[in-house]
Amino acid sequence: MGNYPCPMTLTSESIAARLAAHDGVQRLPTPKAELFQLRGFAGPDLWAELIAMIDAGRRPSTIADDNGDPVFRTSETCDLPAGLPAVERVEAMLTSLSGLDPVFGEPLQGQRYAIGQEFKPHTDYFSPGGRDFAKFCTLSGNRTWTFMIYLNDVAAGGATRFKLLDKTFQPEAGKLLCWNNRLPDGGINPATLHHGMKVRQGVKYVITKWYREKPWRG
Ligand SMILES: O=C(O)CCC(=O)C(=O)O
Ligand SMILES: [Fe+2]
Repeated sequence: MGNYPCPMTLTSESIAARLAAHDGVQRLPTPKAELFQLRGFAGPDLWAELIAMIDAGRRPSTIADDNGDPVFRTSETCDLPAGLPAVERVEAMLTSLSGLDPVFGEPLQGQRYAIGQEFKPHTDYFSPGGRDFAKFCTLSGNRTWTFMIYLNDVAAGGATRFKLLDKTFQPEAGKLLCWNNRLPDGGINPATLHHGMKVRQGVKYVITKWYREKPWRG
C-alpha cells in the first residue's frame, strides 16, 4: 500500500477534506452528496494526446446491469492502460489530488460521444441485488469515487446532469468532476444519479476513473 493510508482508515471525510482544501476545487453546496469540480486540470497538450488515443482505440461502450434498453449507452469507450506516458501522467495527477491509493483504481477509460450519443441516467455504483452485482463486485467490491475529466469543449449538448442534485455541468476542456458514490455510512448514494446527455453538435470526449472498496482485481 506504499505510503497511502489503509482503506479502512481512509474515511470519505478525509478524501472530501483533502479535495476541498485543494486550490481551485469547488464543492457543490448540497448535503445530499460529496461532489466537487476543478477547472483547468492539466492542459491542452495532454488532452489532445488522450483524444487521439481514444479516436484510435474506441469500441462500443457496454453497460452493467443491462436493463434491456439498447440505446441506454450509445457512446464509445477506449481502455487507457497504465504504462502509456499520457495515462501515467493523468494517474499521478489524480493520485496527488485525491490521496486515493491507486491500487483501488480501475484502469483509466476514455469515452467518446458523437452527435446524438448519450449515457442515460444511471449510477456508477452497482446496485446490490442487481443481476450483475456478484459478477462485478465479488473481487474488488463496489465503486466508491468517480473522477471524470472533460477533454474538450463541445459545440452543443453533452452536459452531465445530476437530476436529484438539481445540477447540470457543461463540458469544458480540463474540467474535472469527482463525487463519492457512497453515503457517509458506506451505503450507496442514489442521489448521485447522473445523465451524460446527448451531444447536439461536435464530439465529446471524457476520461473516467473509478475506485473500488478493495484493491482492483480486474
Ligand atoms: O459523459 C458524461 O457526461 C458522463 C459519463 C458517465 O457517467 C460515465 O461514464 O459513467
Ligand atoms: Fe456515470
